[in-house]
Amino acid sequence: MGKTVKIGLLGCGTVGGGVIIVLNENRDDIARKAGCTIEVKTVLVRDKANLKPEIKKYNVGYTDNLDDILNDPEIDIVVELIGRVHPAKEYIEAALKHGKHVVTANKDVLAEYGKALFTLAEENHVDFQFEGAVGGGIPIIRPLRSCLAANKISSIMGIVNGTTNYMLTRMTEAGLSYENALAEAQAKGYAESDPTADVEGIDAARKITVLASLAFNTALTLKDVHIEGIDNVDACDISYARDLGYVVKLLGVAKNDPENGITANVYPVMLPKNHPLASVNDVYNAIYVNGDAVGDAMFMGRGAGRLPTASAVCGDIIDTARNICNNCCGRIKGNLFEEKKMCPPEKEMAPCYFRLLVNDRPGVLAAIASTLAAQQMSIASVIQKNVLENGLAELIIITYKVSRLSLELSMRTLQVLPVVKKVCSVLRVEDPNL
Ligand SMILES: NC(=O)C1=CN([C@@H]2O[C@H](COP(=O)(O)OP(=O)(O)OC[C@H]3O[C@@H](n4cnc5c(N)ncnc54)[C@H](OP(=O)(O)O)[C@@H]3O)[C@@H](O)[C@H]2O)C=CC1
Ligand SMILES: N[C@@H](CC=O)C(=O)O
Repeated sequence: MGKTVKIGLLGCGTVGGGVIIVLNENRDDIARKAGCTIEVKTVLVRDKANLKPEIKKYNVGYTDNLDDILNDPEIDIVVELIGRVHPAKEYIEAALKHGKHVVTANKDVLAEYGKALFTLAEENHVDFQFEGAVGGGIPIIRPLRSCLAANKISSIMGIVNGTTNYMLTRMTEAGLSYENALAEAQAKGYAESDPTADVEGIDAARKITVLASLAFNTALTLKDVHIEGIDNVDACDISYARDLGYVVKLLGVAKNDPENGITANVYPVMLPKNHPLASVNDVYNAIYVNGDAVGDAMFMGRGAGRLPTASAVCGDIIDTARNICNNCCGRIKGNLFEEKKMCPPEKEMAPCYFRLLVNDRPGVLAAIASTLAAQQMSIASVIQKNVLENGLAELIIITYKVSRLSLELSMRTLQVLPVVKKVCSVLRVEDPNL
């Protein structure tokens, strides 16, 4: 095998460590597939004392100075796995400007600066790849860029955060509390270094930003995504959903309606039990794409974790190494993105589930129904759940499709309606029968 492609790796945590393991353990196989040997030459770390014993055994060089990587002419590819926006964005820019190909799994940077970085890579005639940024080990970026590129894509929707899917599964199946479920996800290496990004839906929003930009050929940013996390989902919503034939999942949903424009949302959704996404559990992610030629296609696999994510990152490294050996490239042109047209909130429709704590006395339902009717919200079903000792009761209401604007306005009114003591939760319902 003639050429050796050398890597400068930034960060040696969960995923960085996984890349070292996979490239070393599968070295011969990878070399045969890539057509060259691939070697991690230098790893940027803050403190070598933090390295895990399972990584220390591999023969790689370490530095705490980025310039040792940028100025090393032997290093062809910089793999950024330090996470968060800063200084990762500046490190990626510096690598591109030094003529290094870049591979990253950093959706935080991509969701804010993706378009600018594609342009910078193009100007410097280098590759910029990011398969690991969405869906962990699931191939989804390359399918959108290549295999499905002939389609007009109308929607892309899925479970794109492994931590929250793991938590919801453990809360549903083992009755774990929210806090214990999060602690388990962190111990397994699924959560972000700041796990609020996972539970507040921000990580999923970053991923849906990246997916929707590629799918709809327009540069969305995080500000274009309406975000709700699972932090307000109570164990009783999960249990009521089950009684009603639904499961609760945190979904990223992006739609491109030629007339009304693009909608991009992350929120907990009640899915009918027979929906294909309803049985995607644990750390698994799944992404559903609808294209005018392909119809529906679903991509599923482990959405987080050391080796699954390293699998995607190493796939990018191999692809880039092949491009280097064949003197070609796999760049996205930043200037090909069309101007975006976002859908206004009064045109964005979905059925909803409400759980309200109300006074248990006659006339309450009529007051609530007239509040909803004032916003053109039509009730599909109502169930009174728990009658509590203090004269209060829980009311579950499921509506037909309502606009996001009507939902927001009716929430404001319900919150000050004397008979409503608390609006406990509001979830979207993805049910074709409503
Ligand atoms: N974990 C997962 O399942 C997935 C992660 N990703 C993405 O992959 C990236 C890496 O995630 P992950 O491995 O989980 O994160 P970790 O926190 O486990 O690892 C990050 C590593 O980078 C190091 N680091 C941070 N800042 C610097 C710096 N300025 N200079 C040198 N080293 C630095 C940290 O060192 P220190 O030990 O000193 O803090 C740490 O070892 C993130 O962008 C994440 O979003 C994508 C898909 C899945
Ligand atoms: N924290 C993320 C890691 C992968 O992107 C997740 O849980 O999905």
